[in-house]
Amino acid sequence: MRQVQVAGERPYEVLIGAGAQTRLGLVLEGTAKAVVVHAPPLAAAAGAAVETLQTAGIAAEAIVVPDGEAAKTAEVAAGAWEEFGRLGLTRTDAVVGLGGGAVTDLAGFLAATWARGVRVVQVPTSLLGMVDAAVGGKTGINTSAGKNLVGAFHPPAAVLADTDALAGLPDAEFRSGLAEVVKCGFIADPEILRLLTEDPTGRRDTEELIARAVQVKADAVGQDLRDTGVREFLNYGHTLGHAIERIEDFGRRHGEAVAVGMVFAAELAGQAGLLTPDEVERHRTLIDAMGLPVRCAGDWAALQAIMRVDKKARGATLRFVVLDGIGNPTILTDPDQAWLDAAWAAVTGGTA
Ligand SMILES: NC(=O)c1ccc[n+]([C@@H]2O[C@H](COP(=O)([O-])OP(=O)(O)OC[C@H]3O[C@@H](n4cnc5c(N)ncnc54)[C@H](O)[C@@H]3O)[C@@H](O)[C@H]2O)c1
Ligand SMILES: O=C(O)C(=O)C[C@@H](O)[C@H](O)[C@H](O)COP(=O)(O)O
Ligand SMILES: [Zn+2]
Repeated sequence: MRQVQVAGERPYEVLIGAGAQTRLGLVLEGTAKAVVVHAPPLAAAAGAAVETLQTAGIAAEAIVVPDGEAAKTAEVAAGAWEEFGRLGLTRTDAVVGLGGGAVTDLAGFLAATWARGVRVVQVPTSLLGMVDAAVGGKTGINTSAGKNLVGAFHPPAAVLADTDALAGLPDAEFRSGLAEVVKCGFIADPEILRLLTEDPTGRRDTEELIARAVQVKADAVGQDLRDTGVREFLNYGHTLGHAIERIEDFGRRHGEAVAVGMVFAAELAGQAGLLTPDEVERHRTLIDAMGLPVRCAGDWAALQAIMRVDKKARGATLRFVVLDGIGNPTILTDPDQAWLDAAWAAVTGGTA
């Protein structure tokens, strides 16, 4: 079992490996009650989690929420709060978020808000959840104005990334998770880029890639939980990515939107003279080889309007995470309109 320590006010561990979920009883030892939040496809794993907790003497119940992005709504949160009340969940009890990133984002948000904060243990079951969503304490739901616009910083008490869960994960979801892995490679860890270049499926080195991506995330959130400095670099590819998700009504996988967003950000950095044409091309070639999208279509004016309410924006000023060389992220503020248009042309298939 690999372990990554996340620093902060209350440091915690991310356990990565086969069977990690069975540590649930141990990490919540002494807790009176726990509620396992999950979506229908993960009912069997949630049942096993409830059993593990009960064996450890913890009164555990499961509550079911809709699958995928449909879980991240105010209505679903309100329904879950009602359930917590019915179950008599108190401040010394705990929430367990078991599922993909959508469920762990929701479960974290429920834990942050219930009784003004109860512990959450995250049990991510998708690759994306393991390498990103379950780690770092960003929790939240979507609104009609945009992605993750309502939320709280609420770090988990522990993260159990049980790689056995990946056996049931559809290939397209695995690839979506790989987008966040390659993001970590581009912003901080060239070894990730090397491993993915050798095996773009990510299947040969899965555990190594998870541990490396979690380490990149832990390094950033350990220094900057509240996203005012280095943590912003984890948003590489997300400014356009989130706008695409929003404009497509959250119908596209998060990692797929981020993949196009990274190619866009690379093109933008190319326009700004921060990346060489080869480095821009390296993004496109690797992301494409991984089976992720490098192009998209859409209403450019509408996408730009959405990007202006991105959480990184300040006033009406657009801010993008870009690379000043591979592995060296920086913020590009208020880029020239001509650069934005050229980068957009490059991802829509036109020539920049
Ligand atoms: N909080 C953060 O820091 C952070 C970071 C990255 C992404 N996110 C959020 O995470 C969400 C995306 O997460 P995701 O990609 O996991 O999507 P998801 O949660 O929608 O899961 C994708 C699908 O895979 C299924 N699934 C999950 N695990 C499975 C398994 N082991 N076997 C079979 N099916 C399984 C789910 O039920 C769902 O249908 C987005 O809402 C994104 O905004 C948050
Ligand atoms: O943890 C972070 O910080 C990230 O930016 C990681 C992203 O991969 C993730 O999608 C996050 O939810 C985006 O945060 P947001 O603040 O832009 O909603
Ligand atoms: Zn993301």
